[in-house]
Amino acid sequence: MRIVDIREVTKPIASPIRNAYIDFSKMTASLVAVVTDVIRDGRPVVGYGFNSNGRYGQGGLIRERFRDRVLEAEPTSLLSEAGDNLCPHKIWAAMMQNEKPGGHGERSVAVGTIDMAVWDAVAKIAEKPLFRLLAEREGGMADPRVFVYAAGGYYYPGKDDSALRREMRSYVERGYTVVKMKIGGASLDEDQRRIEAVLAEVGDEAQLAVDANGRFDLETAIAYGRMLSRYPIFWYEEIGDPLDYQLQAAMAGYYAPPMATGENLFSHQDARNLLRYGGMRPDRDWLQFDCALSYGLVEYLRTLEVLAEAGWSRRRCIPHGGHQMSLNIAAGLGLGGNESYPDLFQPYGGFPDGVEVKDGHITMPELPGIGFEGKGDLISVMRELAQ
Ligand SMILES: O=C([O-])CC(=O)C(=O)O
Ligand SMILES: [Mg+2]
Repeated sequence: MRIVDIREVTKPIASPIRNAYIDFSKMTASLVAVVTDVIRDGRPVVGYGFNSNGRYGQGGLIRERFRDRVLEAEPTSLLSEAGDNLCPHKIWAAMMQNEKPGGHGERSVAVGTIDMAVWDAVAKIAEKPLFRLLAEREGGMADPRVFVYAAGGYYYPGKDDSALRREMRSYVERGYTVVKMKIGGASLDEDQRRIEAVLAEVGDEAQLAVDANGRFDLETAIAYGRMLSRYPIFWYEEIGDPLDYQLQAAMAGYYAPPMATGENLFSHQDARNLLRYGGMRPDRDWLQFDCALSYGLVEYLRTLEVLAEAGWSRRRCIPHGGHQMSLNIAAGLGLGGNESYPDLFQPYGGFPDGVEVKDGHITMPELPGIGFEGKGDLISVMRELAQ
């Protein structure tokens, strides 16, 4: 049993949307196929992965370093103890040889993308949904019912409050009970008006989270916090720079309701620093580390250990990214839920065809691997890369 090839293609996921920090006019994602020589249903098993939005495709790093380290490793050194499957932990170690610690920049995205494809292959070789395989390995119970919320509410040219209201209304109509919108890309007064418009639209049918995408300095963060305190906000997300733990800690003195952050922390060491120094409150705040951007599930398992050591429940994790990999982790390892972008970043985001949101939850179908084969538009792009 061996990995015979790792293929990468960088695909556009461009759109005219904008958050407080970036626009997505040139956004790309890496799509990766890990091709094995294992035959299931008459075909070689291929695992697929991709990086979530916000970081660009990583074809350069994948082709120059990480792909070859896996392909050049002695194939048996990448197998599980029993020799009956690939071992994601050993493959991860092979990818990360000769990499210094610290400086978790874009390489964490390259590794996270390949790691997703490796886990997809591993679960397909085991002929199980990934979430069931994860629950078995961790000795826990899988729960196929997963909380999901609808992320959107971006700024884009010509979008007025009525368009924003229509967008949020459509999420409520699709079964979501929490919706999220961007703030910090306009003046405080304008954002307050947008927030009031959305709250008037969703009423008591849904709760509203807001996301500043790391834009604010402390003074602005506090001013927004005062404004937001007047409304029932589900969470106040990524308030300041992702690595400014002091700002995050200071906010606890000004803003009592829930806050959320972590999508731009890419390692268990950074997650540990957030929990040590960021003043995050385990009884109400939310952690959004996204495995696809942060060295994959092998590293995310270390992050979950860091959480446990710091006295945090996994239920406080609702990852960024809106991909099926985190849905599997949520269902298999007991996270609090997952993000979803009902109308954005297609075909990569979303759920297998036919999966509907009811009362803010989806139920995972019993598909082998991560479940990409259940999403027609996605699997056809994946199969173009490798059958
Ligand atoms: O706009 C983005 O970069 C995505 C984001 O922050 C989120 O989904 O929380
Ligand atoms: Mg965010």
